[in-house]
This record gives sequence, structure tokens and C-alpha cells, in this order.
Amino acid sequence: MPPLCESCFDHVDKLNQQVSVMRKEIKNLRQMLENAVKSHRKYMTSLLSAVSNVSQGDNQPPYQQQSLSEKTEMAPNVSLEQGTIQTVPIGYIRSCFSAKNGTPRQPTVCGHSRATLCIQPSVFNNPDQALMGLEQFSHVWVIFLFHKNGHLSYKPKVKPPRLNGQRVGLYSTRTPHRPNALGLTLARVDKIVGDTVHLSGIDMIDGTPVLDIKPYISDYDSPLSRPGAEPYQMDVGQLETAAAPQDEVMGDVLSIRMNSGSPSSGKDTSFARDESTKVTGPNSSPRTTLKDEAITADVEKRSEASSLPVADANADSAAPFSKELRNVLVEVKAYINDTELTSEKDITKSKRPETTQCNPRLCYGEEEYSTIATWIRAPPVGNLEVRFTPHALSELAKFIPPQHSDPTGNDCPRFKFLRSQEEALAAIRAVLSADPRSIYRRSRCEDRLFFFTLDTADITCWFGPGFAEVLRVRRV
Ligand SMILES: C[S@@+](CC[C@H](N)C(=O)[O-])C[C@H]1O[C@@H](n2cnc3c(N)ncnc32)[C@H](O)[C@@H]1O
Repeated sequence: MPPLCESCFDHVDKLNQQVSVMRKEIKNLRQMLENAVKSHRKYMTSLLSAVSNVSQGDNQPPYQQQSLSEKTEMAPNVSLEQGTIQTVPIGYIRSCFSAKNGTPRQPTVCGHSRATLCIQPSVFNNPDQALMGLEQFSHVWVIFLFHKNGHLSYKPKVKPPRLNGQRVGLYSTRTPHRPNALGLTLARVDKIVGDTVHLSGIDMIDGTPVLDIKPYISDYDSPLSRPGAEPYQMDVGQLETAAAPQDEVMGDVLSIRMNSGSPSSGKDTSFARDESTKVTGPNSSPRTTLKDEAITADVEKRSEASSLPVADANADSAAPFSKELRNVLVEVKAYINDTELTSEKDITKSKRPETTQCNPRLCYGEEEYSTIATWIRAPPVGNLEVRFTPHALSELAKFIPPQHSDPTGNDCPRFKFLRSQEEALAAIRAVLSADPRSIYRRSRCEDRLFFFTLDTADITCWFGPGFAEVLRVRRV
């Protein structure tokens, strides 16, 4: 890393200023555009309903192929049947991340990442009523549009950054570049004030259009914590997926081990990567996320409440499973033994058959447990160590939380979303530790400075082997 002179920093500052002016202009333009679209949409809706009334009775059969122009002229009810409705954002995310660069790849990466979502009065006259009751839920699914993708194109195979250049099918990933460009984030609901939901643990940039929100209901949304689900320990084999010959990645299923400790205690229940799974990546450290913790707590609670004993599926002792269930477990274990991988090399060497084998369904009685691809928790790229120069730390120490008074009276930089310097430090660490660089940057621009914005701070850092170092933290 070459030493940075003050003029480099000044140059970067100037560029940043220009960028922020451009951002403001873009914001204004967007607002103008939105207003124009709104009034145009109203006009079109009235026109369409008039057309619909006239042409009732000669609707086209659903699913018939149509040109785009025909689609836009369709009556609303036909559009709905054909799945070609026009969506309207219920609101726009105001987020502590202003650009894609440095925005966490998933909500669990940075628990302190905060945002607000104000429901638009154009969707509901009384938006606060639409939010009534949501305060009883800790988490919410946010369905949004990747509006900053830059293009609408997509490919059937993608290279997730965590797979470091290996390709997998688009639908086995969370890539933003997908047909319809829809994103799905499970965010924490911090509070609801009037028409505004305050969220944390988000991975959306400022200005993201939100199409819908729905409460997260573990009983419905998590196969692990359905009512009556019993924690147990089970090793899971790998998922067979079809892969084109040039793509040597396969979608392995990660074992989920739910070791309940002693059957009666229900304690020590963990939802962690199974140690017996031999597929590992360098520095890979299985991370128990907040959501995992929530699920674990849920399972613990249920396990304590349940009268059924908890069994270890691997134990040789006479486990309290029914004969039928034991047979299923034996089958699954046999499957695992047949297909067990021995090293990371095997992941890339194995050629997958053209036909797709079924994922062994993990059932206990009527309960079904979830499995995930191994690379999610044991990716070939590991987490980075995050360092701060003393200079960067002293700059960060100047920032004050939103409601605090300025102790120096010197117009200190102020956070809008983050509540303390500690939160900011933790958020920067979280973002960088997950290596936010694209594969291209990682491999081709190793020695370049990396910039990202967190709340009202512009962060400058660089990456070395296995670490990221923060060099500067300046007011945006
Ligand atoms: C990998 S996606 C995952 C989003 C969501 N959790 C999902 O699974 O659908 C997250 C990344 O999308 C990018 N992103 C976030 N908001 C965006 C937006 N409005 N338009 C385009 N890209 C966005 C950011 O770079 C972020 O790191």
C-alpha cells in the first residue's frame, strides 16, 4: 500500500463533494419523475377501467402470450390473472447506506444498520392504520425492488461474492440481478411511529422502493420452529443439483445440528454448522446469527414446554423414536455416508449428474427441518480482520449521536441513524469483516482504496491479505 499524501485525501474529498451534489440533483429529478408518473398513472387507471368496461366479455384467455404494449393496455383484472400487474411502492427506504458499495450483502451482516420506511399517503389515506398491530412482531419481511441495478438483464448462472468466482444457478442465490429484480429482507422492527416503521438489520440502500411488508411469523416461516417441533441432532448429507459441465460447483446441503444436550434439560440447544461436515473454507467460522438465536430460543422454549423427550438421532442408545422414524433416520444416515465429501477440493472436482436428485427431506414425525447449501456458512472466502488507524479512530470519535448536544460547540458531525460511536464502530467492523468488495475488485484492484458511506460518515479503507484497515472517517 503506497503512503497516502494529504493531496490524495483532498482530491478524494472534492470528488465526494461532487458526488453528493449529483446525488441531490438526482433526488430532485426522481421526485419530479415520481410526481409525473403518479399523475400519469391516475389518468391511465381511469382510462383502463373505461376500456375494461367497454370490452367486458371478450377478455383474452389467461396466460396467453402478449406483447408489452398489449400488456400495458390490459384491463386490471386481466393483468392480475396473467401476473403482469403494475406495482406501486408503498414507500421508500431511508437507510444509513447511501450506495451499493459497502451495503451489507444480507441483513444479518450488520445488526446496527438502520432504516425507516414511511408508508406513502398515496397508497393509503391513513397509513398509520395499515400499520396497526405490526408492533407486536419483532421482525418483518420487506419485499423491495433492486432499483439501482442499473439494467434489467440477468443470467441463469451467477457468481456470488462468497463463492469467490464459482458459478451457481441464480435461483440458489440472493443476487439482485434476477427477473423482476425483487429483493427480500428480514428486518428487525425497532418501533413504529405513526406512518413510519423503524427498522434495523437491513441490507437496502437509501431510496429503495418497497413493494410490500409482511410480519415474520416463525410458526409459518421457519420449518424449524413449527409448533411442536422437537430439537434433535442429525447429520445431513448433500443436496444433489444438476450443473452444467463447465460449472463445477454443486449445491451441498449444510447439516443443521440441533443438539439438545440432556433430553430433559432442553438446554444447550444449538443451531450451528455440524462439525462432522467436512466441507470447510479457509477462515470459515460458522456464525450464529440473530435470527438463528431467535429460532434457537424458540426451539428451546418449545422443547422445555413439550412433554416429549428429546433424542439424539446419532446416539446408539435406545432413543425414544418410533420404529418408523428410526428407519427414516437410518436411511438418511446411509445416504449421508454414501455421499459424504472429504475435502473442499471435492466440491470443485465433483461432476454432477444431469438429473437432479431430491433433497432428503428432514422430517421428524410431521415436522420438517430446513437445510441450506454448505457454502452459505462455510464459504471458500473467510471473514476479514478489521483494523482502524489511530487517525481514523480519532475522526470517528468526533461523531455524535442524533439527539445528543454538541459538547464542543464546534459543529461536530452528527449521525442520523446510528445511536453511538460504538454502534458505528461495530457497523464498520461488520461491513468490512464480510469483505464487501466485488470479485472483480478483490482480484483485480487489490491495492486500491475502497470507499463507502455509513450514515453521515464517509469511510476510506484498504484491504491487505486477510484484513481491512480503515484509514479515514469523514463527514459526508
Ligand atoms: C445480495 S442483495 C440481498 C438483498 C435481500 N436480502 C435479498 O436476499 O433479496 C444485497 C445487496 O444488494 C444491493 N442493494 C441493496 N439495495 C439495492 C437497491 N435498491 N438496488 C440495487 N441494489 C441494491 C447492495 O449492494 C446489497 O449489498
